[in-house]
Amino acid sequence: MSKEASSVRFLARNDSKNTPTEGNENEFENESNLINFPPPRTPLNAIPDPSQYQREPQELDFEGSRVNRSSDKKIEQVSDIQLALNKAIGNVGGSNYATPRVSGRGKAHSEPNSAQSTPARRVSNIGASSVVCAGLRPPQHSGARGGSSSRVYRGIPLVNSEQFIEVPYFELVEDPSFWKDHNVQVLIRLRPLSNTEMVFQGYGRCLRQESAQTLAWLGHPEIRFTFDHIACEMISQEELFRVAGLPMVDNCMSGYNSCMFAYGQTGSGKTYTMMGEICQMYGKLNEDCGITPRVFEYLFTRIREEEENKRDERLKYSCKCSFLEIYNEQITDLLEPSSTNLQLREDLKKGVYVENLTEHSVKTVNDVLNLLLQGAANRKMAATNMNSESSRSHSVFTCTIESHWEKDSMTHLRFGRLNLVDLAGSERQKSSGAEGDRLKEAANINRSLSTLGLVIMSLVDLAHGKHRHVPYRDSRLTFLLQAKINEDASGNVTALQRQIQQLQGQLSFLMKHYDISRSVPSYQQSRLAGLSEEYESSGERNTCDDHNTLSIPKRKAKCLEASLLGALRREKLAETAVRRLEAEIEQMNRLAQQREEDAQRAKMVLRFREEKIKRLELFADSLVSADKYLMGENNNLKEEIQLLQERIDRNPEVTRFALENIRLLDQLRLFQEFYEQGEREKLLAEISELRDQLLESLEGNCGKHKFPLRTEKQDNDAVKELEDYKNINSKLIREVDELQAELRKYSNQVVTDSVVKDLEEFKQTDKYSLDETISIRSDSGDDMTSYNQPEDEILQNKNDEKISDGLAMQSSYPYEELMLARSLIKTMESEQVRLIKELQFMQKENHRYMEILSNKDVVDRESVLKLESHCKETSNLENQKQALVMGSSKDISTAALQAKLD
Ligand SMILES: Nc1ncnc2c1ncn2[C@@H]1O[C@H](COP(=O)(O)OP(=O)(O)OP(=O)(O)O)[C@@H](O)[C@H]1O
Repeated sequence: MSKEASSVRFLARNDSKNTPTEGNENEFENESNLINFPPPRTPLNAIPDPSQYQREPQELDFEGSRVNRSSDKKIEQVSDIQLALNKAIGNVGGSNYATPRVSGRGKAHSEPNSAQSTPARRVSNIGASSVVCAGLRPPQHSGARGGSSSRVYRGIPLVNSEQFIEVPYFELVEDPSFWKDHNVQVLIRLRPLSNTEMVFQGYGRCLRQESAQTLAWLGHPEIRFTFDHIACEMISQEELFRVAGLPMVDNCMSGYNSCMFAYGQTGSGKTYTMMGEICQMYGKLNEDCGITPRVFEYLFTRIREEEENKRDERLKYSCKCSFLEIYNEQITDLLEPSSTNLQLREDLKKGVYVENLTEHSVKTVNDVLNLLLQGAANRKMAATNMNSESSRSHSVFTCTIESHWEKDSMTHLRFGRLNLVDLAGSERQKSSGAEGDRLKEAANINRSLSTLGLVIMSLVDLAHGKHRHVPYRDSRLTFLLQAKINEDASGNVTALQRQIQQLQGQLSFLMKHYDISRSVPSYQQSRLAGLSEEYESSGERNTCDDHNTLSIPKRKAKCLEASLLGALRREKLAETAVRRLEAEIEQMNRLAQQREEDAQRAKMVLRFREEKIKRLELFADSLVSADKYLMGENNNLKEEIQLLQERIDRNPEVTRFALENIRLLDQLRLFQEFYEQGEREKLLAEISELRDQLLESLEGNCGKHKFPLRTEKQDNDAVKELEDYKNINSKLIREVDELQAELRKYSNQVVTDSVVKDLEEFKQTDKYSLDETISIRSDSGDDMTSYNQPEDEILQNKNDEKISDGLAMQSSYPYEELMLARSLIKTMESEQVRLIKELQFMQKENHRYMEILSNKDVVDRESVLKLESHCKETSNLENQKQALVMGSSKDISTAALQAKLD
């Protein structure tokens, strides 16, 4: 007539003074049952009507505090619930103990049921069924989480076929994601009645499972309790593992610590659940083997998969196991039984550990099974009234799973620890019949279990923001299984580490950025060198401020040079700053580490104080002799002094001040450099240069709307003027050509040649003057145009190029707009002056030619006159000759002489 259950966790507060000898184990015993069925083991269902303890409906929260109604009965109720829990026959728990936090789901309370709503019992014959209660929260709707569980009456035949009892079946829901959100969970396992129980106590049950999460205790009034999971008695070992064990393995492989412990009354099935039948048949695990071997079977499968999947990263796992028992508050290595009375030690890095405990490397599930068998054989067992093979100790099987892999040319290391704990069963002396050694064992078992309960309750309170002392040190078990103890300090450290990580991320980003920019200067430098050379070769050494004397590209090059030099210098400074930041991060890392260590030391000092209080209490109760007390005190003080000395030596505040000092010195050095090495002057020069550029740019922007119009107009005027001049020029040349032709007609050869020569000279001069104009323009950086190009075209092209250049520059260097326009105007003006000069020159030349031409007329006239006189002279001479001939020879005919004259 018993019903066995298992749960993950205590759900109610225990009275710390409860000891097994006080016989509170079966306080609700149903006398009639006991009388009718003297059991070989105390009937666990023999729970009396709870109404005698609970006169009014109750609602209890997780901590066991009654939420409602009669506050005066709160403590009593808490105690009642614990008693009921102690009657629970087996509790299997799982938690990620690194975070002793209670999830929302864990918060639970019971609720009495009304008589009307109590379903008819399905018990067959004998009295009231027993109820095991745990988990205190309002019952949820029937059906499993997410409505996926089903209630199936499979009708379990219980040995005696005449006594057929229908037991409801609820599926155990596999939901690994649920474990992710709820890192502490409670699972109750109900075990079937044993043959002996059925024979001696019948088939009645004190519990009725109503859903995948709700159990009702069939007392008066009925009380319901809700848990994260309830495994009904038909749930197999395999199914249980899939819900409770499997997610823990995944959790551990991800680097989180996990802990599963089985809690419950003696004989309730803890060892069966955790270990089961350990033997391997035909390479497969026995169907009845418990969670532990299955966990390792799955673990090694997962390891193989992971290593295969991440072969690129060279992922490798290694597992080490240890197996110990805590018996009468003494720790024994179950894998090295000669190692008894092992001591618990604390290490800043490792946390709490058992000194000299052997660790065995395991690679296959067989290795683990061998260790489990070896350890189980060494475990203290004894027969009691309640269990022929009762475990008299707590056993802790620990596996440390370490993994390392390579990624981003870094080796990553991660480890998680899995603790599988099979607790000794709580028992009542009256029920178990323990005497002598058994009694002492039972006292220790119950004391440590009660401490475990208190520790968990304190952790729950802490998680709810209440200030609680967590009595880890009150038992070896809790001391060994404690979670990180410095949640608050570790919180700070975690925050600091996160900050450091962020800074490192920023730094690597900057470094990346910096690497890119570092490649730019080499390009810039060569460009800069080119520009500088160009500038040097031009022979101009004016500063870039001298805008009037430097052409735009050169000025641009000069400014660019100055800016680049400034940028390079600043980059160097940034490089130094980055290096300094790196060093600072490293120091901060060290400081964070030191703070963590300091927090650990502070915690340890607190522990020393706790121990001292404990020793004083024992001393006061005269349980410890004065000598022993003083010896203990002495040792403790020595350790404390050593710790305090370490705290002084490695005080993080000292490091912080040292860091601050270094930082200030650095700053001082920077300031000194700033003043002494002319950094200030350089910066001031840069600032003034930038200011000038800004002013120019502003000036350019202010005149933006007037200036382009004026430039265009001037440009057009200049072009027009040029056209006019060109026309005049060509007209003049034409006229000169015409004159030359005329002259040729009338002048003699000598004079004509000289005039032609002069004209040629004039033409050449004219041509040179045009060329000169063009070359002056080309000085402004334009491409040279061929001399053969028609002049009109040249001028038009130049003009277009200047305008387009100006526009291009305007878009890329708006601040140069004004200067460009100014320069264009200047060029135009100088061209205008030059053309006027040319015109004047041509006019002068024209005059000269006119003069020459007029002179020619004179010369011509003179020549004509000379010719006439010459002719006259010639005729005179002819006349004289004729007269002579007439006078000397009458033979010369007059006709012949006339012909000669003609
Ligand atoms: N789910 C179950 N199905 C079948 N048999 C079970 C189940 N749970 C427990 N048993 C049987 O009940 C008996 C007691 O179980 P077990 O020894 O595991 O109890 P325990 O809680 O470890 O007790 P103790 O605290 O005294 O060591 C064993 O014979 C075991 O085989």
